[in-house]
Amino acid sequence: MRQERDYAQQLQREGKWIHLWRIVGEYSNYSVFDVDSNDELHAILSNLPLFTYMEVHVTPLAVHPSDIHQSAST
Ligand SMILES: O=C(O)CC1=CCC(=O)O1
Repeated sequence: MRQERDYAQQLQREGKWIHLWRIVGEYSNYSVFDVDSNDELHAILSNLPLFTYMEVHVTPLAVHPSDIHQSAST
């Protein structure tokens, strides 16, 4: 658990793991990663100490053109 936390917090400091939320009433989380590729995300996830025991669902996200916080919008 300590290794999991240290690894997660290091990735947050690096700007790769940009959101980490607890799902209320569950030992689960919703996380948002900012990565350059599927391969990078897989490397991050598979290096989690608890990866072998996790059920992971990945939903790729793109910038929404109406999001006022994103400068990439057109
Ligand atoms: O508590 C969890 O949901 C699992 C976890 C991910 C990063 C961390 O520190 O714990």
